[in-house]
Amino acid sequence: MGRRGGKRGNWGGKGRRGGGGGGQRAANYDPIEKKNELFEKYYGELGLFDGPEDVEAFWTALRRELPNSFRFAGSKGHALTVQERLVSHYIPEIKTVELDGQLAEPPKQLPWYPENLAWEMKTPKNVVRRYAPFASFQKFLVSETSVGNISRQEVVSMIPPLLLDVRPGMTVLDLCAAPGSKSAQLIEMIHGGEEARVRKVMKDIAKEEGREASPDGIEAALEQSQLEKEDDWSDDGRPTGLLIANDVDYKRAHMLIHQAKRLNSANLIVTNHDATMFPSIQLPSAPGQSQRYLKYDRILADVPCSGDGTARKNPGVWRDWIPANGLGLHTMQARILVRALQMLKVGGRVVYSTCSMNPVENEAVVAHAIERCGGLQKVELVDCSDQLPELKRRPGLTDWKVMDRNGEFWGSWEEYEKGDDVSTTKDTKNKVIPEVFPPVDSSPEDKVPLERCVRLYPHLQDTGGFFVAVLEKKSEIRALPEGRHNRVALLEQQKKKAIDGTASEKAVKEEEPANGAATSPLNGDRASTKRTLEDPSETVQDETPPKKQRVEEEPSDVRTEKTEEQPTVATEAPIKAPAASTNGHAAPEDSKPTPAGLTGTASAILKSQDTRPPRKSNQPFEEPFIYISPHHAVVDEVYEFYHIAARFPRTRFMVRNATGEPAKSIYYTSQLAKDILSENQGRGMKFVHCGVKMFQKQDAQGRDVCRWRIQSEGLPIIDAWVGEERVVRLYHRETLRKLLKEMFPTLGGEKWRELGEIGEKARDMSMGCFVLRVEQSEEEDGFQERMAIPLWRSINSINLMLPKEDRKAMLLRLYNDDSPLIDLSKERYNQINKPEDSPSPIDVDAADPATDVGADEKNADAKGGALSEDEEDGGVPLKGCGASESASIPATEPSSAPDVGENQPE
Ligand SMILES: C[S@@+](CC[C@H](N)C(=O)[O-])C[C@H]1O[C@@H](n2cnc3c(N)ncnc32)[C@H](O)[C@@H]1O
Repeated sequence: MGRRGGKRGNWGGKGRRGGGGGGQRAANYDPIEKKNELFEKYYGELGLFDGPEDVEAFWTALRRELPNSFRFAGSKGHALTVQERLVSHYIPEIKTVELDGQLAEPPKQLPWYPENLAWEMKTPKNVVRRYAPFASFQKFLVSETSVGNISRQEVVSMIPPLLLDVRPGMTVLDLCAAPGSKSAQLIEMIHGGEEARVRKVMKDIAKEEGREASPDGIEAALEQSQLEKEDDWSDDGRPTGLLIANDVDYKRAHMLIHQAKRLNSANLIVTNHDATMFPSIQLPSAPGQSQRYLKYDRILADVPCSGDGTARKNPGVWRDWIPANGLGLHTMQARILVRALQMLKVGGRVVYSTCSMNPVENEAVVAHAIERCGGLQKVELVDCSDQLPELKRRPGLTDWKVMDRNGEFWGSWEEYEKGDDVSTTKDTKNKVIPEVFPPVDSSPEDKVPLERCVRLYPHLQDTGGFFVAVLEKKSEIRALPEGRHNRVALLEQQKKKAIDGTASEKAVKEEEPANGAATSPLNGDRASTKRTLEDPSETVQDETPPKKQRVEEEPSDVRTEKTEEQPTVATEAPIKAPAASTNGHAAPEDSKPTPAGLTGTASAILKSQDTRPPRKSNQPFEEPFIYISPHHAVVDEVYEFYHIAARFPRTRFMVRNATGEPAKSIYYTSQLAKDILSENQGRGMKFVHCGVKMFQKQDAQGRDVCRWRIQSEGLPIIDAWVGEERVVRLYHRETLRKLLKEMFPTLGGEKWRELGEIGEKARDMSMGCFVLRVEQSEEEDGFQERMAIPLWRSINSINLMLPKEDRKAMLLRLYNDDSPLIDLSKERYNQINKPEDSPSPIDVDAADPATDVGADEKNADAKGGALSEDEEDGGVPLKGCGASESASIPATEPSSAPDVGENQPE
C-alpha cells in the first residue's frame, strides 16, 4: 500500500488511467479523437433523445471535459464542520477572482445531495493553477482528501447509495465495491446518528449514576443527528448494521480498504469473491437448531460494465467502443443481479447500476434477472421518481434495438435468428442472445415496467452517463437456471398463443433446464432435504465463473471490462468454486475444478466438507481473525489503566495472527462482524479486512505504564467510555494549535507553562496514553466541534499521537496554517549532538534531564529519523505519526504503528 491518501489527493494534476479501455494517459501524449462511427451510430439510432437539439446537446456534452466533483465525508456533524471552511473562507476568496472581466464561478453544491454535502467545480485546471484563491482552495482539497474528510467522486456515482435507502442497523452488501467510493457512502449511512446516540446514552448513564454529564455541545449534536428517525439503540447507540464490501480483484479490494479505513468502521467486512457466486454466510445457531444464513436488507450491484458513460473522463472509450463490449458483459451482469436477489431479505432492496448507457447492460439485464427470478410477483422494479426530486433524469427504455458486432441493428431475437447472415447469427461468440433484446411478456401483468429505471445523460446536469434501477424482493425466489430456454420458451408461448389463443403458463416452469441444473440431486425441490450446508432459500445457479477481465486502476469510479469471450449458456462447462480453507484464506477460484455436472452450490457443499489442508495457491496469505478472551490479561490491563466502563463490550477484541495472542495490535469489531468472522472462517470465505485498530503495543518506560496505547482510529469508538482519570480536556484554540504544530513539546523546568490551560495537568500526569478531549464552546477562542485525540505523556514531554498528515490538515483547516511542523525532539537531539561534543545516550539524559531524547531516539535518527517536509513531498512512504516514524520507536516518545496497511496482520 502506498502513502496515505496517495491517489485520493489527485486534484487537477496529471491525467489518470481510466476505465473504458483507455484513459487520459493517452490523452496527455497523443490526444484521442472523440469520434467513433459505431458508437455514434449506436446512440444516434437508439432513439434515446427528444429530437435533434437533445441529440446535439448529448454529443456536445459527451465530448466536453467532466467537471470536478467531491463530497464531504465522514459523520454528518464532522462533514458539515469541514464544509463550513469551504463556505466561509474559500468561496468568498474565489468570488473575488476576475476572469476575462467576469467574476469567477465558485464551486457549487449539488441541490439533490443530502445536507448539500456534494459539490462540483467547473473551473478549468489552467485557471486553478494561475489564481491564488483557487490554488489555496486546491491545497485545502488535497489536504482534506488525503485525510479522508473529502471524497473525490463522480456526481453520478453518488446516486446509487442514495437510492438504496440504507438506514442504521441494516445489513448491506456491496457486491462489486472497489475502489470503494460508494462503499464509503454506505458506511456513513450505517453509522448515521451514531455520535449523538452514544452521547445521549452517556448522558443518560451519567444521570442514572447521579453524575454530571460531560459539559459540551450535546444539544447541538442531538439536533444534528435526527435522532427521531434513527433507531439503532440496542448497542448503546453504536451501530448494529454491517457492510460487507466485496470485490473479485484482490488488489482492488485493498484499494477499497485503504479508502474505507479513514471511516474507522467496526461494522465493515471486506471480502474477495466472485459476485456471481458470492457464498452464503452462516450465522451462529443454537445447538440442535437449523443453520441460519445471513440475508441482506440492501445490496448494491454496481457491476463491471463497458463504461461508455465515462467517455468524458476516459477518452479511451471513444477509441475502443464496439458493440461486443456491452454484449459480452450482459450475462455476467445478470448473474450478479440474480445472485443479489437471491441473497436479499424479502422486502429488501437491490440497486443495480452501471456507468454505461447501453440498454444491453442495463434494462436488458434488469428484465433478464427478473425473468430468471420468477417475474414481477417475486421482484418489483421500484418507481423512484419521487426520490432526489431535483435530479434530472430520463425514464428507462422499454424498447431498443441490438447492434451486432458487424454494426447491424436487430429489433428482436426472432428477426436476428432469421437474419441473412446465418454464420454470424449462429456464432455464439457474437454474444447476441435472446435476453439482450427487450423482454417478451407472456401477459400484460408480466410486463416489466422498465420505464421505472433511471437514466442519466451527460447533458442533463453536466455529468457522466449512468444507469440505476431499484428492485425490491416481494417473496422468496428460486431462480431459474440460466439459458436460452427461458426467453425462447416465452417466445414460443407467444407464438402458440397467437395461433390457438391459449397460453401455457406452466411452460417455463416445467421446461427441463438446458443445463440439467434442476435435475441435479442438489438442486430444486428434490434437493431441499440434502441442503445442509447452504442457504435453502437460494436456488442454485449454473455458474461459469467470468474469465479474466481487464481492470484499470482508478481511484474513483472505474468500470472493468471483459476482454475475453464468455459462454452465454453455462451448460457443460466445468464449474469451479473456491477451495476449502481451514484458516480463512482460500485457494484461488480456479484452483479446484468442480466435477462436471455439479452446480456451483453442490461444489460449495463438497468444498465445505473438505477437511484437507488448504492447497498452495497464488491467493495472497491473509492472517486469521481471532477474537481474544474477554478475560485475557491484556484486556484486564487496558480496562483498568483507562478506567474503561464495564458496559463497553469486552468480547469484541480481535487479533490477526495465528497464535491468537495480542502481539502488536488489538482490533475491535461490531458484534455482527464478530459472529460472521467466527462462524465462517475455514469455510472458504475470503475475508480480507475487518476491524478498527483500537490498541497498539508501545515500548515505554515505567512499571505502571500500560503498554497498549489507544490508536486514533479506535478512539472515536471507545472515547466516551474512557474514565476521567485518563482524560485531559482542552477548550482553547491556541493550546491545540501548539500541540498540533509542535511534536514532543517539553514539560521540563517551567516549560509546561507554555502549554496554557493544560500545562499544569500535563506536568502532573502519569506516563502513558491519555485522551485529549477538545470540547465545543461558544467562546471566541473555542471550537465548533468536539474532537478526541490520543496523547502520550513521556518522562519529560507530551505528544499528540496523530499522523503528520492529520496534524497538517487540521492546522490548515482550523488555523489556515500550512507552515512546516516543528519536531522538538529532533531539535533537542541535534542541539545535544553537536559534532564537537557528542555525548553517549546516557550523557544525553544526564546532561539535560528536561529532554526525552534517549538511546532509542538516537537510533531512530541514525536510521533516518523523521522525514523532512521535502522528503514527504517527494513521496517517501509516510508511516506513523511521531518524530521517529520511519525508524525505530524511542522508549519514551512513541510513534504510532504504520498507518497504512493496518488491516495487515501483525
Ligand atoms: C464499476 S467498478 C465498482 C465501483 C465501485 N462500486 C465504487 O463505487 O467505487 C466494478 C468493480 O467490479 C469488480 N468486479 C468485476 N467482476 C466482478 C465479479 N465477478 N465479482 C465481484 N466483483 C467484480 C471489479 O474489480 C471492479 O472493482
